[in-house]
Amino acid sequence: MQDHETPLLAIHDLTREFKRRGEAFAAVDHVDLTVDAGEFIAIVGRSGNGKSTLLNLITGLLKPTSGSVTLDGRDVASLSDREISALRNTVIGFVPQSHTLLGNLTVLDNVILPAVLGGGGKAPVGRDPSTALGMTDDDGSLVIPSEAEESFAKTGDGSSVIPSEVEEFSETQVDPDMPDVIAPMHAAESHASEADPLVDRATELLTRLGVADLSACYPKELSGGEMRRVSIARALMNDPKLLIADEPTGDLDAESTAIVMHLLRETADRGTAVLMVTHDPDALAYVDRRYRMDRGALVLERSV
Ligand SMILES: Nc1ncnc2c1ncn2[C@@H]1O[C@H](COP(=O)(O)OP(=O)(O)OP(=O)(O)O)[C@@H](O)[C@H]1O
Repeated sequence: MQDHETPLLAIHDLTREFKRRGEAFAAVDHVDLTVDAGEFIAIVGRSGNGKSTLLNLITGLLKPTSGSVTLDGRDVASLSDREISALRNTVIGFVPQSHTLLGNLTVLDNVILPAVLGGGGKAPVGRDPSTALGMTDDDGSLVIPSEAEESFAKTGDGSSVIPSEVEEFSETQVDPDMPDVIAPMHAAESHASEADPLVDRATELLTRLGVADLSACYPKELSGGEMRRVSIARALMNDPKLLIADEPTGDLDAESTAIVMHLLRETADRGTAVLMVTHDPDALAYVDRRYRMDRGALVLERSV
């Protein structure tokens, strides 16, 4: 879709207004930004200055008041819900600020899920997580629950921008007292005689993030930092063109922060554009450009 002339992400004169006590204000105010393949960009800024709103506009969860977002050659605001879901599962990898792993799937199956849904491969025999969760439409096509959709299911107007069938898989709606819909499997048993590329890829990502030993665990058994690292593995599973990470080191110690940041840098060096919102000074050492979001305006602070 993208040619050599066109940036992967092109944001032009983008504005999104909300109303506060009847008065309109611009949470994102005439923002311009272009990001090419392989660039690693950080956005910093105080709370309430429009960072999440900007990410929601890029991923199509919010519609702009004016201006445009072009991602991989497509005008995001003009896409249907289904097309946006497909874009989010194939072109974008998203690491949300909140935890959105699916509680009824093991760590390994959470990481594999986007690849199964995105058509990137065939699930190992007996362990297709999408089938187990019934994630198909009436017409048999796949319903795609991306992290972004689970994290930001509502628009600023309070209206839903995602198909209702997707929302029912939000982690917040998983009842912890319900029996698991997938029976727990021991790692050794589930991987025996499997030489599946999806399992291999998921395991490699989990290994690089230092959490492969947790593959057979369920999200409720993990710490916040462990869940964060599994979310990063899941976001990278489909080898996205654009990785968006909202505070990816938010609850990590210094050692885990370095592991995650090395992986994100390496991901950019391999050609994926990485867009990260962060408050973490340690994370900034790894990026190519740093912007500050200040009352909705995006200002370039530092370029390497
Ligand atoms: N749905 C909404 N309706 C009205 N105002 C909103 C809505 N969403 C965000 N805002 C307002 O827009 C502004 C920007 O919010 P946003 O969440 O984008 O900030 P942020 O920089 O991501 O903050 P944080 O770092 O705390 O996540 C804030 O003043 C917020 O109150």
